[in-house]
Parts: sequence; C-alpha cells; structure tokens
Amino acid sequence: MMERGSCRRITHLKTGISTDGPPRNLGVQKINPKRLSPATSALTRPSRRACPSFTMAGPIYKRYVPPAKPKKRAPSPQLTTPAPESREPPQRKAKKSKSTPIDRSAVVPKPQGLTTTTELHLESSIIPKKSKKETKKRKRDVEIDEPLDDETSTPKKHRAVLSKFEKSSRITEVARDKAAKRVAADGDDGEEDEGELQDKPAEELHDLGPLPQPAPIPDAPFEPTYSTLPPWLAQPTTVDSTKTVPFSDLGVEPIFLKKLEKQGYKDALAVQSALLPMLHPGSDQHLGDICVSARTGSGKTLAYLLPIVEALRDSVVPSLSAIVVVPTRQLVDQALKVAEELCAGTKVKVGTAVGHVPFATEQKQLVKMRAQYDPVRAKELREKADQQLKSGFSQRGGIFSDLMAVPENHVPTYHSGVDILICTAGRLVEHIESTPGFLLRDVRWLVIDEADQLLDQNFQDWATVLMDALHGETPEEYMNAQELLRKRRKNTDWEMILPSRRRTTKVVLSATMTKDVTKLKTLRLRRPKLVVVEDETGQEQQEVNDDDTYELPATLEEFAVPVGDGSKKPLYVLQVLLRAAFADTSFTAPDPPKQESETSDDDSSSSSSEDESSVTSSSDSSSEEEEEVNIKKGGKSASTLSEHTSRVLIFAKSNESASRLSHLLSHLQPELGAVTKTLVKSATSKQSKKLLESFGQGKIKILIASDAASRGLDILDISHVINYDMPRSVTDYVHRVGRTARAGKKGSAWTLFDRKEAAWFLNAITKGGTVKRGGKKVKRVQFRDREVTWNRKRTYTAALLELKDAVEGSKD
Ligand SMILES: Nc1ncnc2c1ncn2[C@@H]1O[C@H](COP(=O)(O)OP(=O)(O)OP(=O)(O)O)[C@@H](O)[C@H]1O
Repeated sequence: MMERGSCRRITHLKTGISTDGPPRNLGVQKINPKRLSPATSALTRPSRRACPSFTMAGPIYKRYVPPAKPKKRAPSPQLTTPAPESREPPQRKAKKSKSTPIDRSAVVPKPQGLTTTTELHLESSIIPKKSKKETKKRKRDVEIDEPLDDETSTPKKHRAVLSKFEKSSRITEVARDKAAKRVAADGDDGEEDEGELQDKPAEELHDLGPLPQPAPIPDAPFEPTYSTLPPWLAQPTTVDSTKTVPFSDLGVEPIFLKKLEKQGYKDALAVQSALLPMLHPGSDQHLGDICVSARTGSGKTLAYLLPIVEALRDSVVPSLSAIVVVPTRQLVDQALKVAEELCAGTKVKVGTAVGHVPFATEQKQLVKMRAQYDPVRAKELREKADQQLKSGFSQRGGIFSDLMAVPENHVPTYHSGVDILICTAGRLVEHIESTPGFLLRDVRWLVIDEADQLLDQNFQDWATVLMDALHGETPEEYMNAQELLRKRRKNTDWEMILPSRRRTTKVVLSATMTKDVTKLKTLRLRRPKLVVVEDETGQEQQEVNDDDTYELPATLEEFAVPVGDGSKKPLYVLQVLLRAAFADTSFTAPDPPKQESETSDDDSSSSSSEDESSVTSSSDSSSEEEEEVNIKKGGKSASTLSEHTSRVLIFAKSNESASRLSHLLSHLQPELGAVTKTLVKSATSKQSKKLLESFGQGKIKILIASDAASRGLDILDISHVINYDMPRSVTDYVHRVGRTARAGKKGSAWTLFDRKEAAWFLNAITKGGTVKRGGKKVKRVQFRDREVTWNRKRTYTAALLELKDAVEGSKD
C-alpha cells in the first residue's frame, strides 16, 4: 500500500511517540478511540497514501497532505535511493499509491457540536459516499495541489477542519494537565475527578440501528358502547314498575271501569298503563308489533285482554279476531277466566283449544259451517273435487267432504264460532292443519304469552305454521267473495282499489323476555317495539346490555338453605315449613328438645342452648355478617293449621321426586301431610283444575308441583315458594319464585342447595347480573344439622324404608 521506506520513521513533535517500520493499516474503524488520547488518535489516522519519508516538524495534520506524484516532483535524495527490500520500479509504485483510496474521515469537515474524536470518527462513518465523478474530480485536485508539505501549502478546504481539530485537542490536553496538577496538589488519587467525570451525563451514541422507541401503550380494555342488537331491542321503552294510573285516565270505557272496580282494580299497574294506550285506537297507538318484558305477577294478562275485549265489544257476528297462545293448559284456563270476566255482558265470544276436549268437539265450537246457494262456485268446486278423486290425492275431511254434505248448487261457507281464541301452540297447529274453515284472515291481534318458553320449545314448528297461515293467502277453495275478486284482479288497477287484508298486531310477552333475535325472527315482527317494565334503580344498568336480564318482584324475599350432601333434604323442607311458613302454628310433633336428647342417639350431645328456635342467617354475599333471623319453632302460637293463611308451593324436578317428598312429609309431620297435595303432569285437566281451586281456597296448604306449574300460575295467596329441587335454569328460577309476591303482595322464596349445586346457584342466581332484585340480596339460612334431624332420624329412616318397600312392591 505505502511505498516501502517512504514512512519509515514518524515522530510526533509533542508526544515524542515514534513509530518504526511501515505504518500499519490503522483504519479508524478498527481503533477504539476511547482508549486513545486525542493526539494519539490523530496519529492513528494517517493517510493511506504513500508519503515522502521525512521527520514531521509541524502539527500532525501535515501528514494528511497527499504526496506529490513522483514523476512531477524533483527527485529527492531519499527517494532516489531505493529501499533495499523494494524490488518494484518507483513509477509502478507511484501508480499503485495513486490508486490508494483517500481516507476521507480525516478531511471531512466536522459538524458543529462534535468535539471529541469519537464523534469525529462516528460522523465520518455516516458521511455518504461520494459519487464517482466527485471522487475523480477530487483526485484531479489533489494531483494539481501536490506537492504541499508546509503549513501554507495545506489545501484551504482542509485547513479549517484541521485547525478546529487541533484546537479541540489542545483544549482537552490543557484540561487534562490541569486535572493532573490538581491531583498532585491535593494528594488525591483522582477518584474524585473520575467521579466528577462519571457524574457527567454519558454521551449518547447512536449508530445506524433503530432509535429507541417509547414503550407501546397497552390496549384499553374492550368496553363496547354499542349493541349488536337491532335498535328496537337495544333501546327499549322503559316504564317504571311502580307507576300506576287510574283506568279512567287511560280511556277505558265506563262499562269496563265498573267491571274492574268490581274485581278490586282501581288503578292500572305499570305494564297496563304502558300497554293500553299502545293498543287502543288513538294518537298513542303503536302501528306495529309490541314485545313486553315485565316481571311475574305484574298484570300482563289484563294488559293485553282489556284492549282486545274493548275493541271487539260491538261485534255482532263472531269472527276470529284475536288468538292468545300460551304454553300450558292451566294458563289457558287462567287467561280464559280473565277474558270471560271482561266479556260478561258483551257479545264477545271466547273459546279455547287445549286438547282436554275431543278434537271434533273443539272443531265444532271453533268453526260453524253453513250451506250457501252459489251454483257457479258449486260447479267449480265439484270439478276440483272430481280432479282430486281421479288423481288419487283426495283427502278425507276438508271442504270437498263438506261439499257432499250440502244440497246441490250450494257451497259450504265457514264462520268462526269465537272472537277470541285462547289456546296452546300445539293444538292451534292441529286446527290450522286439520280443521276445515279454520281461517286466520280476520285475526287482528296475535298474543304470545310466555313467549320465551314457547319459542324455546318450537314443537310442531308451531311458529312457522302459524305465521304462514297468518301472512299467507287463504287457500282458493276457502276464499270469500272479496278474496276471490282480489285474486282475479291481481296486478291490475283494481287491486289498488280493493281493500287490503287487515293487519295483525302481535303482542309478545314474558317475565323473561328473550333478546334472541333469531328466535324472535320466526314471529315475523313488523315495526316492533320493546317495552320493559322495571325498577327505577334498574335503569342504571340499562346502558348497553345485549344479555337477557330478569327482574324479580320488589316484594319478594329470597333465602338460600345449604343442605349438605342433600340426603336429608326432606328434613330441611320440614324445617322451612315449621319455622317459616307455619311458624305460629302448634304441632303435636316434634317432642320437646329435652325428651329428644334422651331418645336421640348421636344427637344427644346437643346443648340446651341449641333448643332456641333460631337459625343462623346471613346475606349471601358476605358470610361474615351473620345475623340471627327470627324464625320461630312451632308450638308457641295458638293458631291452628286449618286457620292458617300461608300457602306453600314446593317445586320438585319430577313427578317421582314430588310424590316421594309428599310421602315423607306425611310421615315426618302427619298434620302437614294432611294438607299436602301433589300436582303431577299426568293429572287430567279436571283434576289439576280442582286441585288448584282447593289450593287457592286454602283447603290445601302445601302443593308439591313440577315445573309445569312454574309458568303463569296465578294464585294470589301463595306466601312461600320452596325450591326443593334446584331449577334447571335462571328463567325457571325467576318463574318459580314469581308464583309468590304477585301484584304487590309479599312473599318469600326458599331454595335448598346441596354441595354440588352450590357453585351454579350462588354464581348464576344469587350473585349473577342476570337476576335483578332491586339491590336486595339472597339471605343464607343455615339450619343446624342437629336441629334438622332432632328426634326425626328414626322416623325418617323408617319412612324411607317404607317408601323403598312401596316402590319395590309397585315394581313387583
Ligand atoms: N290493576 C290491577 N290492580 C290490582 N291487581 C291486579 C291488577 N291487574 C291485575 N292484577 C292482579 O295481578 C295478578 C297477576 O296478574 P297476571 O297473572 O296477569 O300477571 P302476569 O304478569 O301475567 O304474571 P306471570 O308473568 O307470572 O304470568 C292477578 O292475580 C291479577 O288479579
């Protein structure tokens, strides 16, 4: 690279450092500049060009002066003497040295603010490469300027840079000298100064790597401020559940006001005050469908029946104008009762379709057939009937069968036997499919009560069948004159003139109204509106809530009773009955605790303090806040069971479970057994009706039922509901406990839960956000095990054995 022997000896003026031998390639990239003093670091940056051999007398930058081309220069005595090791001709060597690249880092002007060699070095590394043209030009310049070996001959453009560099080197050296002197004077080892230096903020070095970035801001938790529901479901019309309005202010006609007063209803309850104006013709009428979510016992039945009966009051000829669909037979009976009370004294006819009467009888009640003289149509129908017969697809029954029964030139015409039909969904489908002349063309109101249950159990695809019948065209053979004319004039100007079909208003109700759009879609709602009746306190939660939430009556008290492994559940039920439901009643059993302690085996250890008839109760959410609940043991009051006003509805999961509990109760407490009855699914409509009447009248005090009785059953005097078996869902719980605390009356609900059921019950029902109870909490009531089994162990075991024998006997 360098001409041999041309730089044999380089001696620094100030430092006195001399380097023997040819300068090695001390590229700035390979030297750690931190380790070098400014002067030394300057030494480490020689030009790669060959330089003439001379002793440097000036400042170090002189070494950067590019050497003169040998051919142009006068021969130097040193150069003329070839170096002993050199075997190449000088000209070739000069050529070689010419091609040696210039170390631009040594001559690049230093940007302002950079004072140290480190900075200089780093800056040089980021200088963009010069273009080929520039490099050539530069080389040319160098050639012209050469040879320059004294201060005045340094290229002007380098001089400014180098002088700055020299100045900064000098300043650094002076500072170092001063520091060294101070150290010597203080006798200090210089640690302080080093410390001072260390205290100085470290220079921040940046290479070409990415600059450090601030830590990424964590994503905010996802809190939707929107709803995935359609606007009508997401933004319901809310009505305060405490709001009552006099019926007279709602435009109810005097005849009905009297009826309502007679029943003891002065003011309309919240759901009624909201629904009546929406269904009455007038400025507040909603020209679309209505969904209603109102808690149990809030008076929904009257809310939809009153405007319907009022509107039909003047009907002369019955036409099927309203259909009310409910899930059970009991509910049909219940709604029928309310409707009949309202229709009394009017010509409005109410009918039912439930299935406990023969189908043919029901058909006759619902549809009346008459023969009408119409030879043209009679001919048409007969031709059609013949075609059917020939094709082999003729059906028994139907209009063609009826055609044979009417005189010649006559056609059968059908008329509804009722204005309002209250029915179960299954039976309605049967009539739509199989009753000739059962047509829905005049239906103005379709009410679906307990809609969530009905939509959940879409048996026989009832919703689709009903909607097709309601919205579809009447089969041609059943068309009346108007429909026939409309059909014939279809797609003509006449079609516009002919009156269109009357629209049906759908009213969909439940205490646990679903927001499931897919399910609601099957009802083909038109311009729907959701009305939610709830507590004012609940409105805070109204924000955006796509989930289903249910509200319990404000007058309801809830209790949760842990029952261990559940093996003694009947004994726990007995405790609830004796201590809560019939607390002030005298019973012959159990024996006084002292006598019991003599007779009982492992219970004998119980102390007399436990004879106190109190149980420990606590709010479920904070088990520490235990408080004594004033639940008294029976035997102190003179009240007898027959006089007692309490009505207890116990829910069991199945007929077997209900029967078992009934059997055990009658053994454990015979007086209670005498007033206990079981309402099982297999009971006939007559039986269950009778049973419910006796229960309502108070002849029966305890009714054990399955979930069939959980929906809609309206017996105002039910004071206690006991969930003997855990409900299967939150909605089941809401409907079960909703059999008490109805229409503003007080009531309490007791739920027994074993260890396996605890997690679900406590999370989904007592704590879960699904059930709203107006800030109230479920109270936990802990019965002491000894009290539960007190003197009843033997009886209980004996009753179980008897039950076992009875079951095995029945199997045989
Ligand atoms: N305006 C009123 N004033 C007082 N009581 C009323 C009024 N309207 C209805 N009730 C009574 O409220 C009780 C509950 O009514 P209803 O059975 O219609 O409730 P519901 O909302 O349908 O309950 P569920 O959802 O459990 O079926 C009935 O016993 C009824 O007599």
